[in-house]
Amino acid sequence: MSATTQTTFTKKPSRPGVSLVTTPPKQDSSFNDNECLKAPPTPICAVVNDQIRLNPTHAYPDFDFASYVRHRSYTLSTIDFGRSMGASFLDDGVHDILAGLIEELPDSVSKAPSHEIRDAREKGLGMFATSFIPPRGFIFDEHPVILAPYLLGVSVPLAEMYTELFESLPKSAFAYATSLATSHQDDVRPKSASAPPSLPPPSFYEDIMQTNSVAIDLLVPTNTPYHELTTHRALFLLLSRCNHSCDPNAVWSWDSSTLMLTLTALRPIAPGEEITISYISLSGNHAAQRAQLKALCGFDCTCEECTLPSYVAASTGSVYADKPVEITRAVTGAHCSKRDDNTSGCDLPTFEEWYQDSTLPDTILINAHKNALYRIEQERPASSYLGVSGRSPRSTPLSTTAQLMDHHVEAIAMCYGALGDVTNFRKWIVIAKESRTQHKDKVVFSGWLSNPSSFPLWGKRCPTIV
Ligand SMILES: C[S@@+](CC[C@H](N)C(=O)[O-])C[C@H]1O[C@@H](n2cnc3c(N)ncnc32)[C@H](O)[C@@H]1O
Repeated sequence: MSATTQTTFTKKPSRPGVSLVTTPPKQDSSFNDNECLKAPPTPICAVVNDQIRLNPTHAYPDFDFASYVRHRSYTLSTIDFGRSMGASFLDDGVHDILAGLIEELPDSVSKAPSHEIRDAREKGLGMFATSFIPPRGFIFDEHPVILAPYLLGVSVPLAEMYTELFESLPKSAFAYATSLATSHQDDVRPKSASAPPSLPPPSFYEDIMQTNSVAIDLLVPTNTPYHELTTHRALFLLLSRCNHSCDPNAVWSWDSSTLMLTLTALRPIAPGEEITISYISLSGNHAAQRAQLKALCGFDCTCEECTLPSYVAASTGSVYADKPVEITRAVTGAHCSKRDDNTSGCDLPTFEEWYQDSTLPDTILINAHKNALYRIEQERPASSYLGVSGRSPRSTPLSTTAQLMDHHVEAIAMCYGALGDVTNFRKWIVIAKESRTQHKDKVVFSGWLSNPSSFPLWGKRCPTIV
């Protein structure tokens, strides 16, 4: 393996401010250490060879890790994209291609943001829409702040490489990158029987990368005997604030010729709605997906889909109907309403009283109606369980039950509408719409779904006085 070198990628002089500058690693860096010349231990080679050869995304069926490591030579660089800065640690061949690419990059301008970063409760921070985003609408685009190989020769310690990379970022990018979420896990790297028993815990910078980076492809010369993998790791500052959802409303794409990631809407996103992506492939069953998220990303998903009460999941025909009934915990112990058949015994305000009275808790009616739904669901014989929309027209008790459920579902949707809670309003309107049989009713509900603020009582509820 040859030593690492340092350069700067520089865009053509006619376009000042966009460049790739290679920087020398620190004096005490181990990149040029004699260790670098050592071949990786055979068991490690065997594991890595299997992982790369058998993974079709790498398209490298004759990959040989020992030769790969021996033939690597990396360059550490800072990248000035003009509107943002980054740092890269790349195989020399890839680095050279990138240098050429960056010279030719068209000038890109930042567009007015349609989003903000704010608290997303138990998920930490999240990204929220600040204006309406149509389906397939542009949300943002950005260049990476860190670019690194997907697979590094064992001779270059990951922790050292990431330290070099992060610490070569300009101050503002460094400050933002180091404020990103970490998962504080001991080790989320995939384990295998033949892997060394205990890998050291990830460094702070590695943790940031493990928690936030995504896999992207770079243009790699594949006509060399021990060429670099096309897949690389990239860190993006905006994308890193997007939380996962099992029913995401946005998706990112990567353009290796412009080195730009773009986030677009999968469906209409209303102002105030959280912008979410999926961290994994959503083709499997929900339990398997949750397990995969836990194994790969280290968290228990608390997205809207994963916290839906079971009757909601059943009524939407969602793949998440396999969730255990205990998720209805959210509605147990809630208040009930004397105005509803199934909610006698408690003194609750009407909807009109509630939305005009700021001294009442925001959730008082929502909880009451959810509680009522929960009790109806519990009281129905198991054999009659048909879900909210799957009722039998010939059975009087069932259809009465269904009407009651519709009433509660619509009341919950109205409350969320009055609170201006886009995500929950949509969730409950979807269910309410399903049980309406009249076409004209469905049209009205569809209108509210695509533009929640057209709901007549949208945001009418006065804020609670605490
Ligand atoms: C890429 S970051 C997303 C932004 C992050 N919430 C923040 O505060 O910067 C990934 C981390 O966010 C949290 N997270 C993202 N989606 C989540 C979800 N659906 N349920 C629970 N936690 C989630 C997890 O802690 C995860 O490790």
